[in-house]
Amino acid sequence: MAIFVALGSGSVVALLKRDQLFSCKYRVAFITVIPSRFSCTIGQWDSDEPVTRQELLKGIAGAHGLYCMLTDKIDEEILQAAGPNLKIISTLSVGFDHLSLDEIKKRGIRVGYTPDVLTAATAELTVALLLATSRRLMEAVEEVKNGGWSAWKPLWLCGFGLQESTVGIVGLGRIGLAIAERLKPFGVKRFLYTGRQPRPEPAAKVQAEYVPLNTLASQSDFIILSCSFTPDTQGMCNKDFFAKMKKTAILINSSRGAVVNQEDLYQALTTGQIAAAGMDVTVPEPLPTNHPLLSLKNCVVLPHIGSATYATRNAMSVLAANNLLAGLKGEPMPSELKM
Ligand SMILES: O=CC(=O)O
Repeated sequence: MAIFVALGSGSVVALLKRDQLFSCKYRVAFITVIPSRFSCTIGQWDSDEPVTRQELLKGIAGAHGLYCMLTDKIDEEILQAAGPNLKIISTLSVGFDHLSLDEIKKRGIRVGYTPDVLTAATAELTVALLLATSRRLMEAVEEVKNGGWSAWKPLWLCGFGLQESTVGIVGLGRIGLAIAERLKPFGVKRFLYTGRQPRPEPAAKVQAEYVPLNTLASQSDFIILSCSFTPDTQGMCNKDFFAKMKKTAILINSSRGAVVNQEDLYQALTTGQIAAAGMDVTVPEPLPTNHPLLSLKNCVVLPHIGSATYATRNAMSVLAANNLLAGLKGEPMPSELKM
């Protein structure tokens, strides 16, 4: 059996060495688990940077299993290069829009992913991004540093608070619910949500009301995108959507960049159609440093760090390794994607 690990151990081991608490567990994922519990040859990309397309095409040839991450586009070309041995793909992510599922399914390949273990960290980051955007933290820090802080002034750097607000969540899945649960104690008055269908069970936990997208757009003070990227959600937040939002409303995206039409977002932010936006995800990633959105004070952009806590990345790597092993042994995976 052969495995290709499309990400380097170096960055993560080095990262964890800074905190010995996690270094053992981490090695379990990358260095010990796979060789000690399963006899196979492992080819591994060994750099902190994502594997290049060329190296991925080369490394995957003849492999039975692939361990990859969300920057690796696994499409027909890669599957062709892998050949008929490939039976398991394990991705270090909860999102799977980088995987061509139709092609994968056609070849009878099973897929493992990492839901649940990153829910709390991603929800926490989304709340942090919302607060940083609504209370203008980036601008405020900048003013302290550049001498713009001349005195305490009544309306200087005022923003919008969560108390008594209406929060609309697009996609009340695991992460959407975890976000709502964390926001509730801030005094949110009403939660609205939308999605493919009503989800009475999670909704009951935060007393969220299921509404059409248009109602959510027009009634929310904060709109949080926590949905999967699908043909239905692609470009969903476009000029029509922004036109329905309140002028004082704030958009937060921690799902996938392509859910938002960024040209339309730029227009909405510069014409005062909406108050501000906080994006942990963009198109492309990384966003070029000269991108127009980065010139705006009312737009906070983060580099896709939703799940970036030591413990979470550690848990994700262990889960992804165990998914791969279980799949290669023909056993049920701890987290297998239903296709
Ligand atoms: O975006 C992060 C993930 O899909 O895990």
